[in-house]
Amino acid sequence: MTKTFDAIIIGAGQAGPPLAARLTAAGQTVALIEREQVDGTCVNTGCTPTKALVASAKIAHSVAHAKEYGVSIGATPEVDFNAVLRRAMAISEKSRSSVESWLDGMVGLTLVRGHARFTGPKRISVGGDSYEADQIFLNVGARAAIPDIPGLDQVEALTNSDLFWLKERPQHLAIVGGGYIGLEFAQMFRRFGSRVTIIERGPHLAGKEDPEISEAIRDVLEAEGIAVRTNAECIHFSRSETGPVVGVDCTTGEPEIACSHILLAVGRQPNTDDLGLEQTRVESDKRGFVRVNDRLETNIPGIWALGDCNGKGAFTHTSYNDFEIVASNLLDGGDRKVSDRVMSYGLYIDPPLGRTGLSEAQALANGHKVLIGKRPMTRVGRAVEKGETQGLMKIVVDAETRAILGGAIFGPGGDEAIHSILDMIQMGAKVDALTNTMHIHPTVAELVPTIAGELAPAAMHEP
Ligand SMILES: Cc1cc2nc3c(=O)[nH]c(=O)nc-3n(C[C@H](O)[C@H](O)[C@H](O)COP(=O)(O)OP(=O)(O)OC[C@H]3O[C@@H](n4cnc5c(N)ncnc54)[C@H](O)[C@@H]3O)c2cc1C
Ligand SMILES: NC(=O)c1ccc[n+]([C@@H]2O[C@H](COP(=O)([O-])OP(=O)(O)OC[C@H]3O[C@@H](n4cnc5c(N)ncnc54)[C@H](O)[C@@H]3O)[C@@H](O)[C@H]2O)c1
Repeated sequence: MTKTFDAIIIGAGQAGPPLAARLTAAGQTVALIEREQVDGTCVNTGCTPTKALVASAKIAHSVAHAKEYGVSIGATPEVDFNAVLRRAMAISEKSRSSVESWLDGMVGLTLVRGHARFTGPKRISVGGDSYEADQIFLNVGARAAIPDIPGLDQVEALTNSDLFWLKERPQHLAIVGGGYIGLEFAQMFRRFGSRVTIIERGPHLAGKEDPEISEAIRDVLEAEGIAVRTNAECIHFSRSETGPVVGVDCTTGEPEIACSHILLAVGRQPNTDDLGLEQTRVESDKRGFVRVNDRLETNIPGIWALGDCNGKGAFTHTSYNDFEIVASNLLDGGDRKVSDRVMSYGLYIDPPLGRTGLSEAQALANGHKVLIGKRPMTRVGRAVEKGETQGLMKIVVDAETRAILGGAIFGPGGDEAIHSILDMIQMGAKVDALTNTMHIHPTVAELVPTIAGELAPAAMHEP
């Protein structure tokens, strides 16, 4: 028998549950279908447990460096790896169970457990059951991409989801991919006491950032003893008597890296390959991301795609913002669009990188004439007092219109301080408004108006 609802949401990630809450509050009947755990990637295997681990790693690092701050700690501190993982998973579980209770009490909601697949234009099967609705919302997220690297069948390559279930700390973790996931795990495992090697195919770590940011990130990681191999070509795996081996062809360095564990962190693949999309004729691109318009509707009226699966962002806040856009347009008479938001994100190594808007390279590629304001953390009082002077801050401005195009703050509190630039961009403020703002002393953000007042063509800044 087919059960009919006003709306079906596939995936209880970052957009699905709040959308279910809004739709049911508006009197609609909703089926929310989830095949694994509610709360999706962020809470179960993404942001929440990693940021909890980053916090433990920061404590380990601070204790190890306490003497530099005039603080003596008696016995040699040790990281209890299992206790660290238990703490992270407990935080994750608490968040998930609070969402479970929320969904349990939602009047008008039916939570269906199982894998959803289209069997018709607006019909979905889960197990042996069939569900229909005029409105269907896809919030199916993404998973770690597993590229076809030679020798993959000879080793046990881990993904971010597997790391939380390790029984012991890796002796030597080789990480393939120097993006967000690779870098965050690299630093935390190094701080837990593992040897770590990052193997990145491109010329830079965090390759989407401007080169001086990427280089500053590399400096921070190398200073902590992380080995970085960039321009890594012909990556392949094999197994020796002592464990896995990563073979790599780089311009410098050893051709083989013997390690204890391998982590693959080379990007994400949308969970759309097993959704039966062909039954609905919903279009997706060649990587499987569902094509949507600026209001997140697919080519099929009544079907929307939100979150990582639409390729419009790959962050928790972009998925949640997708929910806000769709809910506003459908329920509040809004006219919100994806193109209205300023793309921003954090990279949670220590110190964190906060990024908003366009990088300098992106601004130039988009045809802007740019002015840059820049300052190393060695000249930021708050960073000096904290003894955390690695990194820099930077603002990118259109030389003709004086519009703020973007910013990067790589230093203590960079993930928070960046919002002072983000909000200005969102409001369409000119850089002069930022220059005239009084910020609080002593903070890292205090220097944002200063760099906004020290604009010069990029070439005039010291390298
Ligand atoms: C290690 C790691 C760290 C991260 N850190 C951050 C961070 O610090 N900040 C940040 O903003 N982002 C971070 N992210 C990214 C963030 O986790 C994702 O962008 C976010 O979770 C995407 O949310 P979503 O709602 O699109 O999908 P998801 O949260 O992935 O939810 C999708 C849900 O759909 C379910 N599903 C899929 N297919 C089906 C189906 N056919 N039937 C039923 N259910 C299905 C899945 O089981 C899943 O629960 C991180 C990601 C990783 C992997
Ligand atoms: N702080 C955050 O917000 C955060 C943290 C973690 C993950 N995430 C999300 O998860 C997504 C995925 O993260 P990710 O790090 O897996 O992807 P990514 O796209 O950020 O980085 C992947 C890296 O792997 C490299 N690479 C690709 N194929 C390779 C190969 N065969 N060999 C060697 N290197 C290769 C790429 O050049 C790139 O530098 C991100 O896009 C992000 O949206 C966000």
